Amino acid sequence: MAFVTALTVLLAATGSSATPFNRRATDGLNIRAVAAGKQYFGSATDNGELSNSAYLSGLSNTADFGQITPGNSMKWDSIEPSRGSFSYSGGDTIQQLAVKNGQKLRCHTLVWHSQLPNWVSNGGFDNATLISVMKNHITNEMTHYKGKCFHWDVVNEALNEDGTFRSSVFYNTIGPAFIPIAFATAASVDPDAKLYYNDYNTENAGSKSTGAQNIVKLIKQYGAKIDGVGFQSHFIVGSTPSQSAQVSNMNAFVSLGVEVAITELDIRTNTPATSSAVAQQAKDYAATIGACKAVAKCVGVTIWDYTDKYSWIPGVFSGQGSALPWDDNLNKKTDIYNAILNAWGSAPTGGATSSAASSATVAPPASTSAVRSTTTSAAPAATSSAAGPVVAKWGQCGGVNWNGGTVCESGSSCTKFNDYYSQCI
Ligand SMILES: O[C@@H]1[C@@H](O)[C@H](O[C@@H]2CO[C@@H](O[C@@H]3CO[C@@H](O)[C@H](O)[C@H]3O)[C@H](O)[C@H]2O)OC[C@H]1O
Repeated sequence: MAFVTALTVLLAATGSSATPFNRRATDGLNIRAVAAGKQYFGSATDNGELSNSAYLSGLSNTADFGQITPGNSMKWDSIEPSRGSFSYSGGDTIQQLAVKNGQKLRCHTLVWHSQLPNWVSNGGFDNATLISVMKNHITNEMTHYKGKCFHWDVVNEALNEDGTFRSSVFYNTIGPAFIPIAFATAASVDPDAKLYYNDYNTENAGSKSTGAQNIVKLIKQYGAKIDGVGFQSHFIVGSTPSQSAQVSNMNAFVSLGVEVAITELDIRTNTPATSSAVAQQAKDYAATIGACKAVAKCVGVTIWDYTDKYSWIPGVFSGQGSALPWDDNLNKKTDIYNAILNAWGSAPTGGATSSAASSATVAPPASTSAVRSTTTSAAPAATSSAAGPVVAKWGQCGGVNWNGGTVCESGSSCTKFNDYYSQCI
């Protein structure tokens, strides 16, 4: 006992973020998030990083991280690098880690213009064939991970900054219908997974946020299911939207009948970070966490990896970085870490008040591994017709190349969709 106490004190004194093997962690980022009524605080990760045992230990600490997201290994170029050839080893490693740790798994991402293999982006497929390729990809991947992903980012980044649709092989070939088709396909494969649209620069009111709200409406008009909208939140120190701006923006989405989540949070600055930048960064993190805390339908926050050592920022934004709560040496940045902790609110007292608190060092049985949310999302809008065949008002296919498994083909001259024949007349 004396040894245990001494070890605990030693670790606390050295500032180690590791949890001793026989000490139950009673506080952490995830514990505070759950105490604030959220489902998780989580981190992205990637396969190469997992061979770093210190990193893995930090990632596996469920006091801090109740959810993990694969940063790359579930993307199209990793999963289906050539047509019909599926490779799940990288994704499986992260999925199995989540099971081992008793963490939720956010799965990212099915349909995205980036990290898309050449055979898709330059395949020259016609409308019907690309729809079939996209459906096949979604169906195969989601079947493989059925019951294991509590969230899926179904479509990622479909918008330009002005809120119009981004040029991509999916949009250019299929039209806007690629989005509801993707969601309808996803819902048919794993009806229990929460299906998300995910984008950046949508965290504030403006054209792009309005465009994302229109995507929610579009999916619902089609009669397909969308459960949530993810705000990536790749912010810049000093330019992070205020807490109130983020709250009011989130509420605009919630009023459409979806939940929301902060899915890829990092807040970058010029490197090396100055002390004033760090002070501002702590405020920016607090504003963002505070926004999620204030919106009941904001289910959780994911940081886009937890340490600067493995952040994607320096590789993409030259001269910038220092965006995460742990530094290059895996040391906690106390100011940032505490800002997040405090923004969630106080620590649970009087023993475990949440599942996260009670299981911080012990993984639950495998049967709870997928850790589905027990919170139900708002009922879909009354106009949604999720049940039955997917036939919508949108069937009037004059304006768009409607197809979705029905038949309004590109270039069709039909103006009306006939439900009975499921074709344009
Ligand atoms: O060489 C590549 C390397 O460039 C690639 O980097 C990843 C790029 O995607 C990053 O995640 C995205 C960041 O923000 C949003 O736009 C997206 O939703 C995210 O998916 C990821 O963190 C980087 O690692 O990785 C694979 C290498 O082969």
